[in-house]
Parts: sequence; structure tokens; C-alpha cells
Amino acid sequence: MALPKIKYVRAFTATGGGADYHDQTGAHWIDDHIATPMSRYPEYRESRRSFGINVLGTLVVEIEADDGTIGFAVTTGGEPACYIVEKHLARFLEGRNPADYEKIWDQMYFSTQYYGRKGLVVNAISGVDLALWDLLGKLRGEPVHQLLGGPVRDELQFYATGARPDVAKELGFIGGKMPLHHGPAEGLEGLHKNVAMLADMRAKVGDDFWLMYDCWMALDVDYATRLAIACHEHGLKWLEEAISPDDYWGYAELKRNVPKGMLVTTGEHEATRWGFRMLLEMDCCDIIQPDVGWCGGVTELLKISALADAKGKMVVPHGSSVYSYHFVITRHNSPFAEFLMMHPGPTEVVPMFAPQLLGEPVPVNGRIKASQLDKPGFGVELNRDVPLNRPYTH
Ligand SMILES: C[C@H](O)[C@H](O)[C@@H](O)[C@@H](O)C(=O)O
Ligand SMILES: [Mg+2]
Repeated sequence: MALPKIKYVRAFTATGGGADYHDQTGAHWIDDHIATPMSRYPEYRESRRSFGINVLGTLVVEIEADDGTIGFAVTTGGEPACYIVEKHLARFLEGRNPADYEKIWDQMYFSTQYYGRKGLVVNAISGVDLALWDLLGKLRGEPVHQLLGGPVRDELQFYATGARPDVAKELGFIGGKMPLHHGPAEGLEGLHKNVAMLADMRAKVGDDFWLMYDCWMALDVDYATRLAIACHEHGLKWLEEAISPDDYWGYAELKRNVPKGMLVTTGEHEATRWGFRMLLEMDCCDIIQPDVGWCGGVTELLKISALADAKGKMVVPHGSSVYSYHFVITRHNSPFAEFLMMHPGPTEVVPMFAPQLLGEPVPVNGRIKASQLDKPGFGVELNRDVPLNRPYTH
């Protein structure tokens, strides 16, 4: 059955949380003195918003077919991503068959390679690719996970990212990943505080609940090694994104340095099959964590995941709501998923991309059943009460 052609591609911005989940107002655990590469500057140490972690905002991509069906997706990118979608990428979609996602992806990537390859440009490509898969699912009347080969398990299980693993345990999650608060610029005193916080949380959750640290690129190999060794007695399951995503050599060294039994993970700020091939072939980590809204979309994540599977590595995508859930449930080497706790405490489960997605499923007792992901496409609709701005047209 011939599918209707793509008629329009439109790009909008939205602010206030959602896909750019760091774009929060008021007191929130996700902006509470968290260590970053900017922590070496005291004026930028207290708040990540102070150095602009939320400067982009959300990119909303809409793709409308000839028959009026609309696929959409949200990711991080804001106004500059809108420009790239409207002025550059749209030409490779309008008039095309929505099922031609391989050729469309190839043309989006290689036409922007001279100024893209990672970051904002690949975020924009990812947003278009996700909207295309949403449209394809809606046109075929199937959830995206079915287009990817279908579930390999009956439910997803989640670990929770946030400042309260003790609450996450009560809520039924399989583990808790905490933000690291102190980096090298805060010296030995900061290192001791990091270890003490883990020890305190271990005492609260008991010996078997997973505890992880997310270091958000803030450390160097020496500090990360010392932190890993000091945290080992408190059962740290993994040290995440400890150093710069560009320092593949540093990750390979850190992975050799950490105590046996502790995992090194990274990848949320890596992009494309080529970037992840580097992480895998240089043995940088035990688990790769691509964000499907930043790494190239579903079309590219399929390739990244197959690379990792061939090397016996797990792929646990960075928290990206339904966009990763539909993928994770179809892959054996993705045995669990991340749920980012976006409640300010966090003491409650709220939809990760709130308020942008209507019908966004949330874990109950730390799980989402495959049957909850059975609507066409990614199974969500754009909340039209969220103010949208279309800064460019073509
Ligand atoms: C909690 C971390 O600092 C980031 O805010 C988080 O978004 C990301 O690193 C994650 O793995 O969820
Ligand atoms: Mg992370």
C-alpha cells in the first residue's frame, strides 16, 4: 500500500521544561550545585542555568503528510535547531515517501557534515528522524516498537535519576543515579563530601539497591580514579560520564583504573555510529548511553545498538521518554531504561517531558508494560496548550 507523501515540515520552539528538561524554574534538584566542566569557575558552580545549560530550549518538529496525518517529536535544540530544520533539512523530506527514512537520514547527515557531525545539528536531525518514525507509525497504525521488530520482553524496568534514591527505592525502581555535586576545583574536601553522600545513601537504601554517580563531564582521570576507589566500599555500581566526551583516551584509562566490579558508562553527549564506534573500539566504557534525541534518532540508534551488541555491550539510552522506551523494549542488549525524575524534590513520579507530551506513560512500581506502548507512532500527542513559536519558514 503506497503511503501518502510528506507535504510539510515545520519546526517550533517551546520553553519551560519538556525535552530541554534542564529548563526548569525555581528550586529543583537538577540545578542544585551539580559538578560540571564549568565548576572550575566559582561564579558558575552553584547553578548550571547560570552558564546556560537551558539556553537552547525545546525543538518541536512536525511532519505533515498529504492526507493530513501529522507526526511530531520533541528534543533539545530551540531556535537555532529550527533554522537548521526549516532552511536545510526540510528539502530532503517534502515530496518524499515517509518510509524512505534511510535515504532521508543519509542526505540530512551528509549535507550538514561540513558544519555538523555532533551536538546541535545532530539534535536537529534526530528531531526530524523521530518525527518521521512517529508519522510512519501513525500512517501504518503501529507503535514504533513494532516497526523495530517488536518487544523482546513484556515490560520495561527503570532506574531513577535524581537526588533521592531512597525515595526511588520506595517507588519500585531498580536503582538510583545521583548527580555528583563536587568536582576537582573543590579539592579533597569536595571529594570527601561526594563519598560521604554515597555512604549516607547506601545506609538508607541497603546493600542491594543500585547506586550510581552521574558526573556530567566534570572530572579528570585522576580525580575520577580516586573517587571510584573511595566509593567502591559503598557499592557504587557505575561512574557515569566522568570526563570530557572528546577524551576517548581518558575513558580507556579510567576503565582500566576503576576497581573490579565497578562499571564505567558514557555516551549521552556522543553522536552517530562513528562516535560510538570510537567508544566501543577504544574500550572506553561498559555501557553506552546514547540519547535518541541527540545521537541521530532511531535510524542511527539502530546502527549504534547493533555495533554494541556485536561487542557484547549494553545500550541503556539516556533518559528520553517514549523515544527511548520504544527502542529499549525491542533490544536484548538494552535490559533496562533510565527514568529522569523531573519532580523538583524529587519525591514523586511525573512525566519526564511534562508538560509537552499528552499521554506520556510513567513507570508504576518502576515499570512500564509493553501494552502501555501500543498506540500508533510513539503513542503521544503534542500538548497544544504549550505555547509554540515558529521562528523560521521555508
Ligand atoms: C543528573 C545529570 O546531571 C544530568 O542532569 C542528567 O540529565 C543526565 O546526565 C542523565 O544521565 O540523566
Ligand atoms: Mg548522565
